[in-house]
Amino acid sequence: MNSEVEKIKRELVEIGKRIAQENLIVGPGGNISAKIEDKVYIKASGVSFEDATEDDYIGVDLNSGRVIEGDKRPSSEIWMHLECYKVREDVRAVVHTHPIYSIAYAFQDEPLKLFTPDMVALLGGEIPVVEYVVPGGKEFARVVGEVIKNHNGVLVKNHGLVTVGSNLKEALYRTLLIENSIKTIFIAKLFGNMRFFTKEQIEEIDNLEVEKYRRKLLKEKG
Ligand SMILES: O=C(O)[C@H](O)C(=O)COP(=O)(O)O
Repeated sequence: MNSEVEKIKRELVEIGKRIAQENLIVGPGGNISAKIEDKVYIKASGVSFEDATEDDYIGVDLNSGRVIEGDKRPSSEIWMHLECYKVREDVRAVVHTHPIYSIAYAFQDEPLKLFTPDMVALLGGEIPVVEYVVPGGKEFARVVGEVIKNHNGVLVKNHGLVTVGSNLKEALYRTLLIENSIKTIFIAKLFGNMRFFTKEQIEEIDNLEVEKYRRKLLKEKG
């Protein structure tokens, strides 16, 4: 196995264990993947992040969906992951989890709008909500892919969250920031007030040289 594949599998194991530590899923829930050229390495179906080892990340052909490395069944969400890579040439990692606050927020039918500089820099734009679709099939993949064409994440009612990135860390940080931002909204509303950024405030942050530098660093270094 070449060193690039070995490196990405180590990172998949590490990011998966971080997802479990952050309680973004329970047990075998959720799945993550990373792309190297025309191969996608994805968690095996039914394996929990906390137990997963390098052997539990299966190599799948990007175009056919055929298993090309590994002897386990790939995640049931393989079609969704492949669709995210197909609709966005810059995407090289996909993170799908079931975060508590994200699932609760999705029922409000409101996209997650931006209200901190971190959200502008890391999310790049609002995070839409889509209606529930039965998981694991090509319809779920199509619905998610349609949103990911123009957004770096999507909240799926009665299910969870999908984020994408140019590497696994960026996709994970987007998931963590979305979940934390929704917690902030929840608490702000308990206090009785909440304010989202205006279009002008977002553009002002977006154009800051310091924010461009931070974004570039994350994309390069992961
Ligand atoms: O919600 C999903 O993607 C699945 O139900 C899930 O949580 C994990 O499925 P997998 O086949 O073990 O990846």
